[in-house]
Amino acid sequence: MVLIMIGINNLSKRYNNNCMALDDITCRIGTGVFGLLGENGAGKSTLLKILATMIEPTGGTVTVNGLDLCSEKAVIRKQLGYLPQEFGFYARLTGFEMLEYFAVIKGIANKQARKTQVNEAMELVNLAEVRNKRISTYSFGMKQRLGCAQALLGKPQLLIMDEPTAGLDPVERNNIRNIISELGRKITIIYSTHILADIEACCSEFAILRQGSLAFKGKPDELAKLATGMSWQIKDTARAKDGDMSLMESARQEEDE
Ligand SMILES: Nc1ncnc2c1ncn2[C@@H]1O[C@H](COP(=O)(O)OP(=O)(O)OP(=O)(O)O)[C@@H](O)[C@H]1O
Repeated sequence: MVLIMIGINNLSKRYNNNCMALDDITCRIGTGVFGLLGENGAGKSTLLKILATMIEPTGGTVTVNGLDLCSEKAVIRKQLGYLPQEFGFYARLTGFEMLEYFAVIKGIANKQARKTQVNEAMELVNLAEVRNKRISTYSFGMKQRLGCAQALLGKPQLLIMDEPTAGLDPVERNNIRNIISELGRKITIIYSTHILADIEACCSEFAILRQGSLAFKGKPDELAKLATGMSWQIKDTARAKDGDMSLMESARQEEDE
């Protein structure tokens, strides 16, 4: 495993509409699986887009193994795989054809190398059997796994995934968690979720973002210790089973009333 060390220093992002999506975030992220937890609008996607070099911060710096993210984009991109929150496919292509197309875009010029990498990626996300079926026949969960496979092309050392389990049923969510845990033995993964159980299942460490600020960073059991002696009343028990963070807001509001 190649060691990855990400340094985030006083990072801020203010969008053109004046929305302060990230406000003075400082933290270190090391090798392993790192989770980013937070309610809708907390700033998770913004942070991941910055780490994936898709957008630039308005303040602060990020380094990856000592290299500045903004000035060394090209070098850092070579080590990066990114699964955005919204991901488009050509439904008429087969899974294999779609990934081959992405492999070309990623600059894997050699045809045999492309084929090998696409097959390996499809194997890893358990889509090998349907590699020659059109994407229009894939379920939502299978498309999400295809998105993961796309992010693995080019053999990245750092994989950034934005809500890879969003909208999935429990079986598919489990599939993605298994893929993340398995990959996390070999490469560094940073992924966002608003589901606490995702964090417990896969992450060695995680951070909670709240309204653009860092509310917590540590290991899952450290958060559990912090919560000892506190109680929450959550009415939507179906969603609560998985620790959906969006419920915390309503619980807090109820306490405030
Ligand atoms: N392109 C943009 N222009 C203006 N404001 C934006 C833009 N993208 C995001 N925001 C705002 O920045 C804040 C953080 O959004 P972000 O998408 O990073 O949160 P998130 O935690 O990923 O939310 P979700 O879980 O809903 O995806 C929100 O208030 C959002 O409305």
